[in-house]
Amino acid sequence: MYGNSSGAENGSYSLTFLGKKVGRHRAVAPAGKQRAWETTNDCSEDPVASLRPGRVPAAVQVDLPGSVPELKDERPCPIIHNMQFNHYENTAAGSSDSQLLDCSDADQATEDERSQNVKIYIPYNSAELCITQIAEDMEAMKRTHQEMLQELEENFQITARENHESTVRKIRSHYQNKLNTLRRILDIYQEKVEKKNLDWKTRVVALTAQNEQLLAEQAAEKRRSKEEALQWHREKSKMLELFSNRLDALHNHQTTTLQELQMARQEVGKVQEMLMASSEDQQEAAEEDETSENKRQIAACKESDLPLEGAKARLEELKESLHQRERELTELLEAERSPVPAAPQPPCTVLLSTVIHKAHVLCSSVAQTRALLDQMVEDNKATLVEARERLQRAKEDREDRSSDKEGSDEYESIFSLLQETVREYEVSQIALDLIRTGECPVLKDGDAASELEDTVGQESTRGNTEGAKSVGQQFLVLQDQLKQVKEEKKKIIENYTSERTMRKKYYNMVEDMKGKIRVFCRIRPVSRTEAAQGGTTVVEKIDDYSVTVETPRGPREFLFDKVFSGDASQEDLFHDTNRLIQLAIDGYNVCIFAYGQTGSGKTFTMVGDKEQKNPGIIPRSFNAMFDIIQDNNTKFDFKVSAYMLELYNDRLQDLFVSQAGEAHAQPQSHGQARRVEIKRNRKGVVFAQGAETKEVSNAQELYALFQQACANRHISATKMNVESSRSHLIIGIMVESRNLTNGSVSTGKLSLVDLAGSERAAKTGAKDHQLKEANSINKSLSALGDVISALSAELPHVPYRNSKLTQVMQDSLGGNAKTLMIVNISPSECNLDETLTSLIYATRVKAITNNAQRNVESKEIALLKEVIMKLRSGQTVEEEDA
Ligand SMILES: Nc1ncnc2c1ncn2[C@@H]1O[C@H](COP(=O)(O)OP(=O)(O)OP(=O)(O)O)[C@@H](O)[C@H]1O
Repeated sequence: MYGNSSGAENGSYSLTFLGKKVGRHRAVAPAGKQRAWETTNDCSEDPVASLRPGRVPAAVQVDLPGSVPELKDERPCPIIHNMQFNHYENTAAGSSDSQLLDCSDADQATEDERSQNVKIYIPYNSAELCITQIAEDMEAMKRTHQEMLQELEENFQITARENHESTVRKIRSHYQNKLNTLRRILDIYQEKVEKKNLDWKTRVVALTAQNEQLLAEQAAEKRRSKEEALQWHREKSKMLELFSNRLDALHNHQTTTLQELQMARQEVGKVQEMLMASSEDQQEAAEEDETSENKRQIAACKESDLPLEGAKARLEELKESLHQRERELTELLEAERSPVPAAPQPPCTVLLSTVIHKAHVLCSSVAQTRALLDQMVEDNKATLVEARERLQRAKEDREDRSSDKEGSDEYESIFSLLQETVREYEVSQIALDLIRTGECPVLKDGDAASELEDTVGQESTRGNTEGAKSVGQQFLVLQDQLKQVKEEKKKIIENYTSERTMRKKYYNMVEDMKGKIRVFCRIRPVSRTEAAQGGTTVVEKIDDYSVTVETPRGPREFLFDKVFSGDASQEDLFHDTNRLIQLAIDGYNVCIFAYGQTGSGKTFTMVGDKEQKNPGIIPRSFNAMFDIIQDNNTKFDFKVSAYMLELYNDRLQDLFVSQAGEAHAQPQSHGQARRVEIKRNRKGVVFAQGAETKEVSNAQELYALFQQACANRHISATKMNVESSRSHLIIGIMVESRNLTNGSVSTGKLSLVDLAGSERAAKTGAKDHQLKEANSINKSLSALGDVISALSAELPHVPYRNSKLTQVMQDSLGGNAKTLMIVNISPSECNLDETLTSLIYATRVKAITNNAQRNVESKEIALLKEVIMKLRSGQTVEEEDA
C-alpha cells in the first residue's frame, strides 16, 4: 500500500506530520496481510476529518527503510501536508511485532539521519490511494474506538449497576440482619411473654380456684356464724330468761319469807302476851291451896295451848316455805352441776360462761350461808348442852349448901347467871332452828316451859330480827347479783354490737377485694339556715357503717363502707382515704368523687374551707402523694403531671387557661376556642385531649396550679349556698414511676372530682343564667344516675355517651379504676327527699364492680416500646438498644 511492501518485517515507525511527531506506529507482520493502524492516544485533533477527500495534501513523503513494513496506525493523524514514515530497524531479529520503541531524543536524531538516506517519492495517485486507505482505516479505527467506547461505557454502566446493586444488597443484608436480630429478640420476648402469660394464666386459674374455695369457705363460715349467732342469741335469751326468772323467784321468796317472819313475830308476840297472862294467873293462884293450884295450872296450860297451836301452825308454814326455798336452791345447784349440752361454740360463749360462773358463785354463796347456819346451830347446841350441865351442877351444889346461909347469896347470883346464859342459848337455838328449818322448841316441864316461854317472848323477837336481818342481807346480795347480771347483759349487747360492726367491716373489705366501689357517707352539721328553720334532724349515724333516716314511713337504714357524722374532722375522713393515694402511685387509676345535693358539703369535703384552715381531700392528697414520693425516691424515679378541668354548661374547659384570657384570645384565633375532648386509651383510661398538662415536682407547685384553677372556676351564690359550685371540677394527676432496680415502669392516675350539686330551682331561687347552669348540672347528674342504675342492674348497655360528665367518669364507674364515692348529706328534715335520693344512689353505686388493673410494664416492654417509637420516627436503632 505504501510502496514496496514485500517481505515485510516487524518494526516501529513514528509518524511525522508537518515536521511534528504525532504518534508512534507499529509495523505488524506478516507481510501480505492487510495493514492496520494502531495508535496511541496522544493526538488531540480528529485525524479522520482531516483526511476526508478534497482535503488531500499536495505531496506525501514517505521514508522507507529498505523494505516498507506493513503499517498499523496506532492513532488518527491531523491533516497531512508532509508525511514521513521513519523506520527503525529492529534491534533484535524475530522480536515480537507488538514490541514498541520509545521515542527518545537520541532516537529522533538517528531517525532524521536515516530518513535522509531512505527517501521514496510516491506518485500522487498512489498517495491518494494510500491516504484514502488510511482514511478508511482510520474510519474503521474510529468505529472500533466508538465500539470500544460504547463497550467501555456499557462495562462502566454494568459495573456501576453491579456496584450499586452490591451496595444495595449489602445495605439490605445489613438491615435484614438487623431486622432478623430484632425479630429474634421479638420472638424471644414473645416466647417469654407467652411463657409468662401461661404462668399468669395458671396462677390466675389457681388463684381463681383458691378464691372460689375461699369464697365458699367464707360463705360457709358466714352461714355457720349466722347460725351460731342465732343459736347464741336463742341461748342467751333463754339463759337470761332463766336467770331473771330464778332471780325473780328468789326475790319473791325472800319477800315472802320476810313477810312470813313478820307474821311469825306477830304470832310469837301474841303467844308471849298469853304466856304473861297465864303467869299472872299462876301468881294469884299461888296463894290458894296446892290442889286448886294444880287444877288452875292445868287449865291455864290448856288455855295457853290454844295460841301455841296457832304459832306451831305458823312455824309449820314457815318451815314449809323454807323447805320450798331450799328445794329451789337445790334445783339451781343441780342445774349448775348438770353437764352443759354440747353445743357449737358461738363467739360469745365466753360471756355465757361468765354468766354461768356468776350463777355458780351466787349459789355457792347461798350454800356457804346454809353451811354456816348449820354450823352455828351445832355450835349453839353444844354450848347449850354445856351450859345446861353447868346449870345442873350449880343446882345440885345449891341444894347441898342450902344450910350455908353465907354462901347461899353468892351461889344464888351464879345460879341465876347460869340460868340466864342457858336461856340465852336456848333462845338462840330456837331462832337458829327457826331460820333453818322452822321447827318449834319442845317444852318439857312446866317451869322450864314458863321460863322459856317468858324468855322466848323476848328472845324470839331478837332471833326473828336477826333472821330478818340475814334475809335482808341476802336480798341486798341478790340485788347486787341482779345488777351484775344486768351489767353482763349490757356487756353481751355491747359485744354483740361490736361483733356486728366487725362483721360489717369484714364484709366491706371482701366487697372491696371484689372490686366494688367504696362509698363513704358524710353527714354535714346542721347549718345556720337549717337551725333557723327549726333544725329538726332526721339522719342519725348508728355505727361506723350504718346510718338511719327517719322517713314518714318509719326509719330506713343504709349501709356504707364508712359513715362520718357531723363532728368528724377532715383528718378523720382523709385517714380512710389515704390508702388510695398509695395505690395511684403504685400504678392504679384511682378516682375520688363527692356526690350530693347542693350545699351538702361536697366542696368542703374535697377542697376544704375558704381559708384552708380545714383543707379537704384535694390539698391533702397533694401532700400525701409527694410525701410518698419523697420516701421512695431512692428506689423509683417519679414524674408527676396534672390537668385541671371544669365541666360548665356541658362544655369542658381547661382551668389552666383563664376564661377571660380565652375570651380575649378568641377573636385573634378567628373564633377557634381551645377544645378539650375526653378520650380513652387502649386500657380504657380516660384522658383529656386538648387540655394543658403541666409537670410538677413538688406539692407546693401542684397546689399553686390548683389555686390558679380554682380562681378560674365558676362559683356563685344561691339561696342554698353562698358559694355554690356551678360546674363539675375534674383534676387528673398522672404519676409515672420507673423502678430503679428492675426498670419496670408504672403509670397511675389520681382523679379528684368535685361534682356540682343537684338543685331545685324553687329552693335555690335560680333565675336566668343560673337556671341554665342548674339545668345543665341536673341534666349531667341525671345522666350519671342513669349510668349508675344501668351498672348496678348489670344492664348490657351503659349510657356513658349521654353526657360529658359520664364520659369523664367512664373509667371510674364500671371501668379500670379504684373508686371512692363520698356521698354528702344534710341531716335536716327540710332536705329529707334529697337526702333519701342521694343515699339510694350511693347504695346503688356500692353494687357496681370495677376491674382495676395496675398499669405497669416490664423493663423489656418499656425498652421495646422505645425501640418502636424510634423506628417509627425514623431514627436508627442499634442492636444494643434492643
Ligand atoms: N362537715 C362540715 N363541717 C363544717 N361545715 C361544713 C361541712 N360540710 C359543709 N359545710 C359548710 O356548708 C356549706 C356548704 O358546703 P359546700 O359548699 O361544700 O357544699 P356543696 O355540696 O359543695 O354545694 P354546691 O353543690 O352548691 O357547691 C359551706 O359553708 C361549708 O363550709
